Amino acid sequence: MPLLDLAPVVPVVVVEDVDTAVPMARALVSGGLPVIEVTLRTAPALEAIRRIAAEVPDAIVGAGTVRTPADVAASLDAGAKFLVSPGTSPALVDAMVGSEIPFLPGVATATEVMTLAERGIGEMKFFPAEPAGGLAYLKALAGPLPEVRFCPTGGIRPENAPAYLALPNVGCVGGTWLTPADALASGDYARIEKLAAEAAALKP
Ligand SMILES: O=C(O)C(=O)C[C@H](O)[C@H](O)COP(=O)(O)O
Repeated sequence: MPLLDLAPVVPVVVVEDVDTAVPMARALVSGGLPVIEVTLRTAPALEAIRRIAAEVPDAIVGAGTVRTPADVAASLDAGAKFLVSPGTSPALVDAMVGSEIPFLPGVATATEVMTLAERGIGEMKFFPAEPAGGLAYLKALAGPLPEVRFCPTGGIRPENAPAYLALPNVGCVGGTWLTPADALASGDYARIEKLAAEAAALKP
């Protein structure tokens, strides 16, 4: 099944303490969100991916903030099941294609979408969704480029997620709201599970 169709919401998580990774992933899966993007923004990120991949079999854990071919290699080595980037460069796209796992390259313009579509890539991250034009921009892209589907991320919240999910060229949305830093710091996994359950219910 295409990556965009596995869950309506992809939690984008920033792991500061690696010991939170496994209980956090379990809470997200229990809430109904098995696809988890761990951003490579923090030092423990790769170890977090490694632990989730090893210890939470029902999670589909991937790497976010993938910026370079070296990030692709490190993510694969950690056991990432998919890759997400905030933007694209030719070298990064080559490495993502070569990874042989699903990936969502970041785009924000029609030209970027067309450049990737030319290579047969049909699933992308629309980032930063709200600042880059939001719903109106995605609706406009569906006219000339109806076959390309997106995971909008950046400024998505429970309030605006349903409108994005209703667009025919949106498969899922991503966001950080599922794993608030204070909930992770205090070990409040029940709150994370509740946020995940609410998000999982956003699209049948
Ligand atoms: O780290 C990355 O790879 C990113 O591309 C950035 C994240 O997707 C956004 O930071 C989402 O953040 P929120 O707007 O809080 O949901």
